[in-house]
Amino acid sequence: MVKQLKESALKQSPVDLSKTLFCLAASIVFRTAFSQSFFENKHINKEDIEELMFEVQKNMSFKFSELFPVAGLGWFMDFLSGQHKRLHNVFNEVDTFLNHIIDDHQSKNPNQDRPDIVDSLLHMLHTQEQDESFKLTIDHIKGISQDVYLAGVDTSAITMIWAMAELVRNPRVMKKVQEEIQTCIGIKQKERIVEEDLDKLQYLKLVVKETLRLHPAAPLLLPRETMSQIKIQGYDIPPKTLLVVNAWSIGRDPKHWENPEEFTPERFIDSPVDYKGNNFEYLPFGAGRRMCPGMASGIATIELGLLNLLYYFDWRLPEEKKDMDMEEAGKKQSKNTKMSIFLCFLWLLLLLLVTLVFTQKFQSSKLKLLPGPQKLPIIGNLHNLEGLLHKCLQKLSEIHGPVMKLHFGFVPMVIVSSNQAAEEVLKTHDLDCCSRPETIATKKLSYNFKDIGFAPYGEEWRALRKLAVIELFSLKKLNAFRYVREEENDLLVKKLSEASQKQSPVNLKKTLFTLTASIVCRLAFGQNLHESEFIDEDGMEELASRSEKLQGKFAFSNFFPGGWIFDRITGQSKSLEGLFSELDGFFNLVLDDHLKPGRKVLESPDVVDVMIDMMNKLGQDGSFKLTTDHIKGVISDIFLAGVNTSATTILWAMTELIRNPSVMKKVQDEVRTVLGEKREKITEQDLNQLNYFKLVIKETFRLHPTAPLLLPRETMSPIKIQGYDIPKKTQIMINVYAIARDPKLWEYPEEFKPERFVDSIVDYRGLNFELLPFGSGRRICPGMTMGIAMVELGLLNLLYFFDWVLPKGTTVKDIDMEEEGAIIIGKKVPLELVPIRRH
Ligand code: HEM
Repeated sequence: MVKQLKESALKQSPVDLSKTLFCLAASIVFRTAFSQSFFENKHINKEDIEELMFEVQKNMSFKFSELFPVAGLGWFMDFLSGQHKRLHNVFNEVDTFLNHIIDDHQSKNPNQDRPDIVDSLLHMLHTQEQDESFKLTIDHIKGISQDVYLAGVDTSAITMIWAMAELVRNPRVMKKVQEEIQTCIGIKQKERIVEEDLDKLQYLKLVVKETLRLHPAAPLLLPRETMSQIKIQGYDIPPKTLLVVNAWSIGRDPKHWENPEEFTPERFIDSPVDYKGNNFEYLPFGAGRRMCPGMASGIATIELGLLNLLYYFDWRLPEEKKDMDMEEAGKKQSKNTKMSIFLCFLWLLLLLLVTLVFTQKFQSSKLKLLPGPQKLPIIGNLHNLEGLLHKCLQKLSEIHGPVMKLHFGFVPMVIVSSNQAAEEVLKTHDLDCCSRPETIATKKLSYNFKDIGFAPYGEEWRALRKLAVIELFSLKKLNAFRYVREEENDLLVKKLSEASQKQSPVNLKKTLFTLTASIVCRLAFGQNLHESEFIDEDGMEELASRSEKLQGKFAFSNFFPGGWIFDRITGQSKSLEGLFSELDGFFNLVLDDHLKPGRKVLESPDVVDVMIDMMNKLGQDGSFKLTTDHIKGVISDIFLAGVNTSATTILWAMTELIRNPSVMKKVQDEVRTVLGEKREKITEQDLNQLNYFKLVIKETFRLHPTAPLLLPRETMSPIKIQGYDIPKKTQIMINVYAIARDPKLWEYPEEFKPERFVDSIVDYRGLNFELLPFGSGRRICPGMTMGIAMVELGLLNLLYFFDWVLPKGTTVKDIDMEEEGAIIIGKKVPLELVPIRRH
């Protein structure tokens, strides 16, 4: 190097010191590692080697595939940016070069006196024991050779370049270090500098130290990866986390270094701080197990290189250059990195857009989205819902189809209005649609879903429903309470006979409510409504109608996030609390009465007796445990679902019959013919032979299903209805009212014509999806047989014993058919008729 520089000095031409020092370091490493002259090596192109090393380093640093290991994105970016190709090329070049080196070494005898690194490694390879656990291979030799050459050349060259740059920028230091050299080695030029000369050069060593502080060749060391969970400064760092130590910024930290940006080798005078990995404010070679093993060799190369440069030559900038550009090459790289990251995000964005467009296309082609009226922000389709819900939804379905979606505020609701779609929900996907949505009112009134009607699908609901079907709603139970129904009907006939004598109009709504409420109260609570000390007929009716209204009433909290605030303001929450405590008070009285010591359980125990008995038995073996809340939940169901539904059905039947005198005549003729004249009493046995009468009831259920939208269901998994995709947790309403009036299924659907069922197999027990007054599937009304029994016997008594006329001054045209209600839809205007006792 000195020889070459002397030639340039003679010509006074500027020297590219970077290149010169790179060649110096490369020559030293080539000779110590491979015993090959860097300048005369026939396997490498000297001009290209620096480029090649830069490529190798670049390939070792930043790769998208490592930073973006998502869905092959990084791999693809590397592929696009040519990184894969470059890596492949660089590997091939390096591998070819190392193969040549190893071939050369294997083809001749090693230098016994001065074996190079490859000689030593090949010797180890050939002499290693067969059973050695670690096996050295040719690939190991290539790997180590590459380490030496990659880590040894550039690092030393770069440090020398920075040292020279700082010295030229700091003439005072340059002067001082050169004076030291001259003093120690002598003014008379030595032919050759040797490493022993370094021993006396203290200030030169401080210059190297200061250079390594300001310009560590590997500013971020080499990244480490944690192998287990560790804590750093109290922060938890999981295993397999990349750790980067910024030796560059630590070496410039003003907390440790005075005027850290200045090149002041004197700072190390009398300082114990060294670069050997023991002082963590100064880590140019790293520290610990992974510290640079070539440190001594690197320092030797740097110190000797610098000494030569400073001993033989003075240095100045070329004429035209005023300032030294101290920009780091790494900065250039960092700009590239930023650009690459920017490109990567651009790519991600593009990918996202393409995915979105693709998904939308895919969805619209694959997913069949539900039709429905245009929704508005926040309120959804609430503005489309005017009047009674089932009627309004019927009209909307005529426009948007039998399966449509509406938004009740924030809650999507699927409305089904055809028998085929209803069959898919209630039969094909019965289990998927077997849950119920939770609302504030149903939660409260069902004792936190400890009931049958409103509990979401689950083990508890299944156990309770099974128990109820077997123990409370079975045929045996139905027959056991037949006497109650018959006795209560006799009482009804007695009361109506009295009204008949007076020829005064009767409010049939009230009368029928009393009938069904008395039956339900006796068989469910063991309470005779006419004698009860807890509740009277009026109190009962009032409580039932308030409960039903509140359950079906629009509550903000069910459809809007934070809607409870509005429910508070509107008083809805207060009404619910008030109603609940009234109902709970009533149920508590009933329970206490049943739990009284010494209470005599009748031959036919009521629902509460049966459930208390089960409460004491169940759960002891770890099975489903019945609690008093379950008992209250079930009696609340029976009270709310059993009373109004049956009374309303009889009332609608009477309304239609009075509006349709020919049907009234026909049915009464049948009843009286079959039962015979002048019977004192009728029983359920008498119902068996009445065909037309049963058609009248069927037609009533068709035109006036008491729960026209059933009870809402909620999907438990994604389903397809009529080809439309319905996601999990969507509420579904089946508009059985609309289906039962669908002109495609029924001729003259608005007319009351029981004859339509003559010779028809269509029934209302959940198997024919065009007629579903009790619903269908797993959630079908469990009280159906009891309900039908109450309706049939009640109507039969009215028709057998009495003729019915409108109050004086009114005609059929005056009968108001308007409906009202929330879940159970009844007749708004009471039906007043005058009973005329036949015998
Ligand atoms: C004419 C009389 C009745 C009619 C029209 C009727 C109608 C209905 C309807 C439409 C459902 C909803 C079915 C579904 O969502 O698919 C239902 C459920 C229910 N009904 Fe009835 N019902 C009547 C009488 C009764 C009686 C007398 C009781 C009890 C004594 C009762 C107890 C229940 C219960 C507990 C449920 C909830 C079932 C569940 O979710 O699993 N119903 N009823």
